[in-house]
Amino acid sequence: MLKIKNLKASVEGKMILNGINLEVKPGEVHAIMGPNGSGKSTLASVLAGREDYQIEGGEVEYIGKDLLDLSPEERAREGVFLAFQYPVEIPGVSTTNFLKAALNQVREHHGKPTLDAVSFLKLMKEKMALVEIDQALLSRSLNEGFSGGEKKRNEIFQMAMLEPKLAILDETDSGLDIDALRIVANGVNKLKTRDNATILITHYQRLLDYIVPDFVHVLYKGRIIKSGDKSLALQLEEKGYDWIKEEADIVSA
Ligand SMILES: Nc1ncnc2c1ncn2[C@@H]1O[C@H](COP(=O)(O)OP(=O)(O)OP(=O)(O)O)[C@@H](O)[C@H]1O
Repeated sequence: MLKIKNLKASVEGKMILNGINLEVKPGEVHAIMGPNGSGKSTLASVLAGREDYQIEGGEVEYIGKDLLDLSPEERAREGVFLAFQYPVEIPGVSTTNFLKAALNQVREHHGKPTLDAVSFLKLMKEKMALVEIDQALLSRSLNEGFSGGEKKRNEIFQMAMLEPKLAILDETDSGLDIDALRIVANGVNKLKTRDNATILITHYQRLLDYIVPDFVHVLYKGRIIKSGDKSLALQLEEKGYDWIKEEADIVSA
């Protein structure tokens, strides 16, 4: 589904990604961990097509297409979904209207008829139950005045509505209380199919108790310096990052 080869990217002249290699197959969940400032959110933003980042080299193939050649809108229509670390507020646009527009654009792009109001509401009800989101939130302006946890839950609700092929969740667990964490994780698990994939950026192995990853990668100084299975996250929880950083620094020296 996704093949990233030697991806390099900078922002404001500063190199952030220094050669990322990663392959994600349908049905897989990949967790990306790493110290603060190592480039995790930058990787997510570059994949989603955020324009402040400059691609300095490498390739990204997504479902057989050159992802870097597609606009952010085209990427979204092709099923790339980014749940933001800091979800943006859009005053004056209700979550419901925002989602109706987004969903119908995706459907049109794939040659499907747009949903009428009744079918849209039925779908919304079904997906609301999945992430146990309060209906009152959905008639409010998107994310405006939402608590941190409500914003994160709303991101997963949007994901449930749009059913992306590749979901990138950037620290979706931050700011969630214990119950919300479980609800959000259950939502993500229920949305998993053999045809879609998830990249999960997180600092805490706790989330990975709920959403079990097939692979865990450690990003440091813009490179993946170690990959493993879920046990790697447990090791990190126990030992921190210093041992891996030392290994990586010796190799690069
Ligand atoms: N728009 C920007 N302008 C300047 N520097 C930036 C910008 N975006 C990212 N950076 C820098 O790039 C580096 C990587 O940031 P990024 O947010 O990708 O790290 P991260 O691994 O997600 O960190 P955290 O775990 O703290 O969320 C940081 O040093 C950050 O300050």
